[in-house]
Amino acid sequence: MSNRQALIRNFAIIAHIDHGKSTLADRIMEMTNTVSERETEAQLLDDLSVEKAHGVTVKSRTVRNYYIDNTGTEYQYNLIDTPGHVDFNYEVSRSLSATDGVLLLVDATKGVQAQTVANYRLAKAANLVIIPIVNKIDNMAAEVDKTIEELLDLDDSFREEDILKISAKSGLGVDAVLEAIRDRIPAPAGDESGKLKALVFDSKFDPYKGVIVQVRLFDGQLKSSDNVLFMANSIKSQIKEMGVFSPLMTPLDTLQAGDVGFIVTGIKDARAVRVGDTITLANNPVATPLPGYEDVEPMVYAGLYPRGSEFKDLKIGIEKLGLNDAAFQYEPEQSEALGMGFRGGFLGIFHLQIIRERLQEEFGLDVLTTMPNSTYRVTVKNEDEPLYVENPIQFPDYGQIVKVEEPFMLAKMTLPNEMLNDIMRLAEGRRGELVDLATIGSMLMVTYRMPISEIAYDFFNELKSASHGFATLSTEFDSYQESDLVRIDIAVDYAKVDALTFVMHRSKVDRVGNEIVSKLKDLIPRKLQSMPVQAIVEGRAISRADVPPLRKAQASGTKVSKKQQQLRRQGQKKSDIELPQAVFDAILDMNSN
Ligand SMILES: Nc1nc2c(ncn2[C@@H]2O[C@H](COP(=O)(O)OP(=O)(O)OP(=O)(O)O)[C@@H](O)[C@H]2O)c(=O)[nH]1
Repeated sequence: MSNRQALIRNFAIIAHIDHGKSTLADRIMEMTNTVSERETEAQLLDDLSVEKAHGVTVKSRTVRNYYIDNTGTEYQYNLIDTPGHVDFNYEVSRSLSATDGVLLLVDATKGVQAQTVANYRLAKAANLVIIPIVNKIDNMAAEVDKTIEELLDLDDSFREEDILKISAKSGLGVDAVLEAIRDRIPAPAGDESGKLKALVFDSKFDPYKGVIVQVRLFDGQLKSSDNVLFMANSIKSQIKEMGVFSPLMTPLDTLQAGDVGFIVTGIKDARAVRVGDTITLANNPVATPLPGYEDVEPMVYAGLYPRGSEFKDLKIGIEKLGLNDAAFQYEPEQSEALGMGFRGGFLGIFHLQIIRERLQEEFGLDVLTTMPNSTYRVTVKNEDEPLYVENPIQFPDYGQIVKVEEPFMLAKMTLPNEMLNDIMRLAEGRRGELVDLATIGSMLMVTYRMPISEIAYDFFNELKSASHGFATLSTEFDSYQESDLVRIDIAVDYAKVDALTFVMHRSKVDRVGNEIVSKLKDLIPRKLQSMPVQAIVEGRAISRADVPPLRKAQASGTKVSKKQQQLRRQGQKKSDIELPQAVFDAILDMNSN
């Protein structure tokens, strides 16, 4: 380790949502004079307006701070911000791989929660030094001793005297945090004179500057005049600009082993650069890249269709968002009922919601989203390879199916003891299978294996309301498992409406079928004639209700002839009804109960 490196610390703050991560980050930037107190009022790390609305950090950003300790020595503190919501766990692992240690922050009014445990495990798995911190000790409701007990329970290598107690809000105890970062987190130890090896841990697309990556240099050094090679796709690029966020972009001529910084590449295709990739020098490359990350797979899919705007405008909006958010995948699709649109792949319902809001806020686009679904793995007769179905409309005919599997997650929930029965009922109503039950302090940690589809339909909110806000959730992929899933088609006036097709477990089909047709009969715009709404499963109508006709006074068109009615009944005709968003919301509601 060089003298220069001895003065660098790369760390992140990990915490359950709302436990005070952004507040502590602000305090650290303020106490190291990176920003003034007035500036932190705007919570600089949360810079997207959607993040403001949801009060969560979606995109990570790294900030370089300079800390001068009590001996007058100046350290470089690179603080890497991590996202806090379950849907964004993969981004946490990414940011962690650029650090050498973490601050594990726990709100003393809430104690250790599901995401505290999940994040702790990610840090442990990455072999990072963990500094446990109890936050919000100024709050009247703080239970400091209980929270310390829970932390000791979480990791028996923690010692009570090492747990820091702070108020990120007032700054009380934050001095000790700054000292602990210096004393406990190791300085980086890369070879400054070796060949360049830098990890891309974040990537962002800027329409003017091209792809901007955030990197951690493990070995070697980088000059702003260098030509770099992105090893995964063998793409070469001249560096346009490089430097650090402090917190605004600050240009630098050199970055060296141990440093964290950004590079503006000028590469115009965001998909060419992968997070987890290794950067080396084009004219003096290393032989082997750093171990990368696994690709992120979408968990849920939904159709996105323009409403009151043109398909081409939606296309522009979606492509731009796709450049910025590699976890958001999409491809064009055509629906008979809704016209041209896209099938989007998302990390979860929350991610879907964010994309929808960003389309609205950043591009002024009103978007209709269809019912979300997960991937289904279907084995069909006379085929060796199973089909991966991402759109219910492609779910094979029941006569062809040998077996259907769907992805299952492990859902880890922490909750107070007395809520166990309610939560078990909720999880079991969603086809959950209990796999583990453990205690952390006074809380229970319950693990269920559950289909993604059941978690995706608003399970998080249900869990919150069933537990009066006390229970928390973290999820991870488990495996594909066989499920008795069937396809439900909805026909209005004897014409199937493709956009309303969905897949669900057989045990729920009768109930949901009945509820859906009775809701749809009120939501589908009326016509001159009455129209039957049917739910069809395996070739059979399992329920039916009729949309009443418009009353004469409301009717403006001409009457439908007997002949036309007859044609409709015989027919494989196209549906021409208009589908309001409420129709899709009603189906989603029913699936989630
Ligand atoms: N009383 C008190 N409140 C605090 C303290 N630290 C944070 N808060 C409050 O707790 C709430 C959540 O704090 P944030 O810093 O936004 O939490 P976060 O963990 O960054 O949240 P996400 O980015 O959404 O994960 C805010 O209302 C803060 O003002 C503290 O030390 N004492």
